[in-house]
Amino acid sequence: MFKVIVTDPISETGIRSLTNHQEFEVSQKTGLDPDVLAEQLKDYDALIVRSQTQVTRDLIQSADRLKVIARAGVGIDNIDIDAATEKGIIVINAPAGNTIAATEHTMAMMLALARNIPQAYGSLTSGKWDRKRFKGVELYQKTLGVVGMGRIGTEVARRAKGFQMNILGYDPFLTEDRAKKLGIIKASLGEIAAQADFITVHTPLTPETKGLINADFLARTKEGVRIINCARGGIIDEQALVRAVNDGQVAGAAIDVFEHEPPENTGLTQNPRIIVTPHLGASTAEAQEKVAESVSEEIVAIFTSGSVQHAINLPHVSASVERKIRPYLTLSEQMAEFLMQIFKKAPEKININYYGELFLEDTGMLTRQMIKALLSYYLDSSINIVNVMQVLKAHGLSYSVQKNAAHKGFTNFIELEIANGDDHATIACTYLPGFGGRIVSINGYRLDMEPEKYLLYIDHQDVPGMIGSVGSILGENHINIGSMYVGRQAVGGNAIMVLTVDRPVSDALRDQILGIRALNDAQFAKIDIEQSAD
Ligand SMILES: NC(=O)c1ccc[n+]([C@@H]2O[C@H](COP(=O)([O-])OP(=O)(O)OC[C@H]3O[C@@H](n4cnc5c(N)ncnc54)[C@H](O)[C@@H]3O)[C@@H](O)[C@H]2O)c1
Ligand SMILES: O=C(O)CC[C@@H](O)C(=O)O
Repeated sequence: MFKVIVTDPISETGIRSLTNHQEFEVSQKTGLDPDVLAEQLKDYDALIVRSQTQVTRDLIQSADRLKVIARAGVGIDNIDIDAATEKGIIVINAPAGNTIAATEHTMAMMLALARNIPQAYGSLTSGKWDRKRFKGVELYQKTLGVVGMGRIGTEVARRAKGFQMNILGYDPFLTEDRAKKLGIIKASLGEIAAQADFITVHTPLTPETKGLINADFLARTKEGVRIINCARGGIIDEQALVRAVNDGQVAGAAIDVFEHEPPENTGLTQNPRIIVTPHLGASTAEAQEKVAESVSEEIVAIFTSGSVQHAINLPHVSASVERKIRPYLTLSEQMAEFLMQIFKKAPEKININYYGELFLEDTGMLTRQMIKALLSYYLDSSINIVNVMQVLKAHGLSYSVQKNAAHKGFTNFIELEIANGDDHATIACTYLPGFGGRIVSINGYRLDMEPEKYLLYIDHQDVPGMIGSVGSILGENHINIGSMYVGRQAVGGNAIMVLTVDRPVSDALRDQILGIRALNDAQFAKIDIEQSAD
């Protein structure tokens, strides 16, 4: 049973795939004190939050059972990603679920700002009939500067075009071609400052975007500009904005997100020219259902099949790539596990070759799986695909990856080489649809071996009676042989055999086998074959 705790309000309908799943137990506990949460979190496998819960380093460090932190939304600035990565915890979000909600909120804020709707509503509901004070401006033919042309920025630009605004877009990833297709102008931040009547920000909060809209930027804007922030508090310097509004450089602002939430800056929240909402960008029934659904389905997938779609601290794998590499995820890990047990030295060099169709795919997850298996042999079991690259780096190790379109006789072929000083070992695998995963080469010997739980690897001279001698010792010790795979380079030369056995081979028995004449090496290996490769 996997235990999931939800610590911020979330759509009940959206999390049905978790609450209805027999392998998951879901507890909803909102508003917990950080100390109480830290104590309780120790019992959970997954944590779901929105933006309120602060998932700090301290909280993460004490959560020894936690495998997944899920953000039901986009922004992950309330989660310490580095701390989660170090602890091997996958952080996921729901990147697209609230795009439309945040876009529509931005449009609502822009219109409300242009027409003074909140101020006029307040006036009328307090008994006044004042039509002069609330004369607004039109959006029609005005210039809108969009800072951050990602999902939300793009949708805002599309809708603003419907109002026949001229759009200037600024984003390091915005190409001329994409801008042209959207019918907008690719601009610099300086051009937006100089030309825009309305400016809306849609970037994440990063060290680079913190204070992006600051006193210097505001001083360069058109007098009477209107500014909207439905992205993240801190992208706009709140003090600088208040000053610019008070001295008339900025005609007004619409703010949904704050440096501190709830906001402490009353110069901002009680300013008659600044309209504010309490971080409502994502607060629609539809968006809340979508983000909850997205993270719930992904949590089920992570725990039941190991599949990850929206991880923040793992390489992104699209659904189509995931389908292609899936058969190799477990197989490549098993292959690396086996290689380490027959090599028995810490790898100083790791080299991975991908051949065939995998050449075209993003194989980052497969690389992580293999390196994780190699490192886990000597290091502790807390290594996983999330923290494996950090662990590798911390041990001063590196790896190399080559890709080759050559098929090597198989549609796909993965070869793993490890070395320590002058010693090195190689292994390779492929996946045969309908037959499953196969290890097809060990240290240069070709074979066709299905990974099994208990394996006995023997390196020997190709002399008559070798198979019989090993078989007799195992038989005398009541160890049944399931199957046998052999590979040799030349008649009478060096050869290997791998036996699948029904139970573990002890060190004493292995020593007995090592006593056989013309036998060079014998290693017993145990492979985790619990997960299916299909
Ligand atoms: N108010 C809310 O409730 C609410 C709801 C949803 C999203 N958001 C926030 O909205 C923001 C945008 O979300 P999104 O889904 O569009 O994200 P996104 O990742 O799709 O887009 C962000 C864009 O910002 C760009 N960017 C990054 N640094 C930049 C810089 N220095 N200058 C210009 N552009 C830069 C990126 O290239 C990217 O295209 C995020 O901060 C998110 O947390 C807020
Ligand atoms: O959960 C929320 O309501 C806020 C979500 C929003 O800020 C986001 O970044 O997705």
